[in-house]
Amino acid sequence: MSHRELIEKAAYHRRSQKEQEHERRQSKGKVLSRMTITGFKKHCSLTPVELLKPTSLSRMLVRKVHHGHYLLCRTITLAWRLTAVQTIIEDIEGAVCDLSIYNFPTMFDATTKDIDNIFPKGLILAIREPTFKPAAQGPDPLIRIDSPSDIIFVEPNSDLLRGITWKSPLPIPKPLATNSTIESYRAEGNRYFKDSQWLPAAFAYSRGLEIYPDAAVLLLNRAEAYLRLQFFSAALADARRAVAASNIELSLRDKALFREARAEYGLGYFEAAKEKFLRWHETHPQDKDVEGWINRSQRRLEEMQFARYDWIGMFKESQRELRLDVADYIGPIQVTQLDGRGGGRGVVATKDISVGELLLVSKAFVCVSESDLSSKETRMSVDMLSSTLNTPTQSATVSRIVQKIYGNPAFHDFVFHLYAGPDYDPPPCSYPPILPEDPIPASPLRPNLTIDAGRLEAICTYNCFEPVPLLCQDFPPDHDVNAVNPTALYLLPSLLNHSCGSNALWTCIGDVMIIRAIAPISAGTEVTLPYTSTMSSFAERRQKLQKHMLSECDCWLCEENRKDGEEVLRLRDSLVSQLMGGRLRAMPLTRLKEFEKQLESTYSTKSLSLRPELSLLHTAIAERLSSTGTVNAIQGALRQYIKALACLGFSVVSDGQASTRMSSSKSKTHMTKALPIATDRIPATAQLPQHIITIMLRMAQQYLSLGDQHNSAGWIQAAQWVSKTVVGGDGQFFMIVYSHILEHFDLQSFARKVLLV
Ligand SMILES: C[S@@+](CC[C@H](N)C(=O)[O-])C[C@H]1O[C@@H](n2cnc3c(N)ncnc32)[C@H](O)[C@@H]1O
Repeated sequence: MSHRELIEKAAYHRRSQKEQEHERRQSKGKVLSRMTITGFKKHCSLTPVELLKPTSLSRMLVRKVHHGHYLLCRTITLAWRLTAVQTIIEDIEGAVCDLSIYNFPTMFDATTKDIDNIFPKGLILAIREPTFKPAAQGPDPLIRIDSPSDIIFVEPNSDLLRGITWKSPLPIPKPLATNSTIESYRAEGNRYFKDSQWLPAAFAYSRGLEIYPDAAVLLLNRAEAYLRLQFFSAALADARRAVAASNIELSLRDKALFREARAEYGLGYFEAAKEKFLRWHETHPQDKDVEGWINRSQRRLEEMQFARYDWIGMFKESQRELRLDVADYIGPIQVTQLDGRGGGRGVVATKDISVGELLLVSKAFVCVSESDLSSKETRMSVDMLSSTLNTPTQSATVSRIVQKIYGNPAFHDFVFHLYAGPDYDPPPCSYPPILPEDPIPASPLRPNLTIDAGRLEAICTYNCFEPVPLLCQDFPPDHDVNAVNPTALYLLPSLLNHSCGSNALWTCIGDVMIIRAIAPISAGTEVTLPYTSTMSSFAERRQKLQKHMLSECDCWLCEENRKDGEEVLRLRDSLVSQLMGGRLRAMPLTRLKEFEKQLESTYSTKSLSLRPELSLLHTAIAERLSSTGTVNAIQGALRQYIKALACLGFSVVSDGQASTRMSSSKSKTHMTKALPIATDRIPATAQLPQHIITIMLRMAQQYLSLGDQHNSAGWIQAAQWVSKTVVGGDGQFFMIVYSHILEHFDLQSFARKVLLV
C-alpha cells in the first residue's frame, strides 16, 4: 500500500472506532467479536537498545526477527485499536508500514482518547529487534510487537536521535521541548492525573525525570500515579528515591513515607508497611485514614502468620467484589524437586497432615471475570498449545499479567519461573524465587525488564485456573448457559501436580484460593489437586488432561476406570449423553429406573470407586420420589440420596441409627459426633461443595417432613462438616453461605438450632 493509502486506512479505522464509542455511550451498537491466535513463540528482545544497531524498513526482510537491530520510527497517524493497538509508522528514510502493538499496559480496552494519550501522532519510537511479518489480511507486511518491553519511547534529547536526519520533516515534538521546567512536566502530569489517566501522567512525570532525575516532586507524583495503577514496586522505588534526594522538603518527605507504606502494603510487605503507617500516625494523630491502614496491615500479618482469616467477612465482601484484600498463608507444605513431572517440581507435606487442615491460602496474581470485560466486545483466542478455544476471560489474562509485571518488575520471576510446557526451557528447580531486596525502578519510557509474551501465554495455558467463587446465589441456581467462568493465575498453587483422586482440594472465596487436605497426608507425601472436575466422566477428564500429557493419568481413579474397559466406558458415555440436556427432568420414573440399572451395570467395581454419572441419576430419581410426598416415596428417595452420596465417594455409615455413630475406614475406626458419614477423608467430588451440601440438606428436609429431627440434624451437621472441611468457617459461615438453600428447604430455623445454639 502506498503512503496515502495507509493514511486513508488509518483514518477509516479511527472513524469506525470513534463511531463505535459514540454508539456505546448511547448504549447502542452491535457486539464486536475479535479472534486471535495464541500459544506460538514470539520474540522479545533481551538486548539493551544501546547495544543494538539501527536498521530501516528497506533493509528488513519479511518473516524475520531482526536480531541485533532496532528500528527508529515515528507514528504518522492517530492510532486505533483492534485486538492490538494499531498505527502507521515511518522510518527515517520515509518508508511507511503498519505497526501492531499487543499487550501494552492499560490498552486492552482503551478508547481513542486513552490511546492518543500514550501513542499520539508524531511519537518517536525505537523498536528493539523488530519482527517483520505478513499481515493476516492484505498484502503488506507489518511490524508486530508482543512484548511492551521491546518499545523505547524516544525523547527529543535522546542519544538515539543524535546525528539523525529524517527524510520527511518532523512535526513539533509532542513531548515537551527539552528546555521545559520541572514545574511544566509536573503540570502536564497533573492534568492527566486529574483526569484519572494514570499511565499518561506517569509518562509525563517520567519525561521530566529524564532531564531532572532527582526531582523529588516528579518522583513522588509518579509514585502516586503508579499506586493508582497498582504498580507497587515501581511506586516503592520512586518513593524511596525521593526520600534519598538531598534537600527534600519535610512535607515531601512525609508524603514519601506514606506512599512508601502503601506500596509496601500492595507488595505484601505488611510488617514494613505497618511500621511506616505507625510512624506517620505519630506525626499526624488526627488522620483517621491511617488508622484504617494500620488495622489492615495488622490483619494481614495475622492471616499470613497464623491463618487467622475472617471467613464470614471475606465471603460477604466477595459478594460485592471479586478481588479481596487478603494476605497469603503457607501451611505445612513445601516445593520440592519431583522427577517425572513436567517442570520437575511438586509440593510435599512437611508434617503429618489431617483431613480439613489448611495448606495454602493464595490470592490470585491476576483474576479476570466476565464483569471486567466490555459487554460490547467479545475476544476469543485459539490456543495452539492446547488446541482449544480460549474463553474471553482466558483471552484477557495475558495482557493483565503483562501489565502487572510491567509495573512490578519484582514479580517477574514469580510468574516466569512457573512451568511453561515442553517447548520451553525447564523452570528452575526451586520455587518461589527470592524477592529482590531493593525495589526495581521502572520508567514507561524505557522498560528495564523483559516480558516474553510467548512464554507467558504458555505459562497461562499450563497454569491458569477457573476459580468459580462461592456464591450466595438463588436456589435452585438460575444457570446462565452463556456465563463465562473467571480465569486466574495463582503462583504457589501452580506448583501442585494433578491427581483425579487427589488428597487436597481447592475452592475460592472471591479471587482467594483455599487449599485444604481431604485425606490424611503423611510427612513427605506429595500433595495433589484435581486439574479437572471429578464430577466429569473418565472420557471428559482424559480429554481435559491431554494438554498436560496426562491422558494416561496413573491415579487410582483412572486405573479403576480403565479396568472397566473401552467398550463399557463408551456405553456409559452414550447412556449419559441420552440423559443430559434437561432430559432427566422430563423422563418418567420407570424410564429413569431402567437407565439406573443399565448405568449401574457399566461399573465393574461397585464398592470404592466414584461414579459421578450414576449419582446424577440417583439424585434425579430421589427428586422425583420426594415430590410424591408419601411416606414410602420419601423413604425411597432417602435411599436414593444415600446411593447418590456413595457414588460421589462418601461412606454413609449409619443413616437413621443411634446418636453416636461409627465410621470405619480401612486404616482406623473413627468416632464422630453423630455424623452419618465417615469423616476420615472427603472425596474429591466435593470440589464444588454446593452440589453435595444440597443433597445433604435435601435429606435433612425429608427427614424433618417424616418428623425425624434426629436424622435431620445429623445431615445438617454433615453438610456443615463438608463445608468446614473443604472451605473453612464455622456454623455461622455455613448459615450465611448456604442461606438460599436452607431457605428453599425451609430449614433455616431448625439449622440455626442445630448449628448455632
Ligand atoms: C501447573 S504445572 C504443575 C507444577 C509443575 N510440575 C512444575 O514443576 O512447575 C502442570 C504441569 O505439571 C505436570 N504434571 C502435573 N501433574 C502431573 C502428574 N500427575 N504426572 C506427571 N506430570 C504432572 C504436567 O506437565 C503439567 O502440565
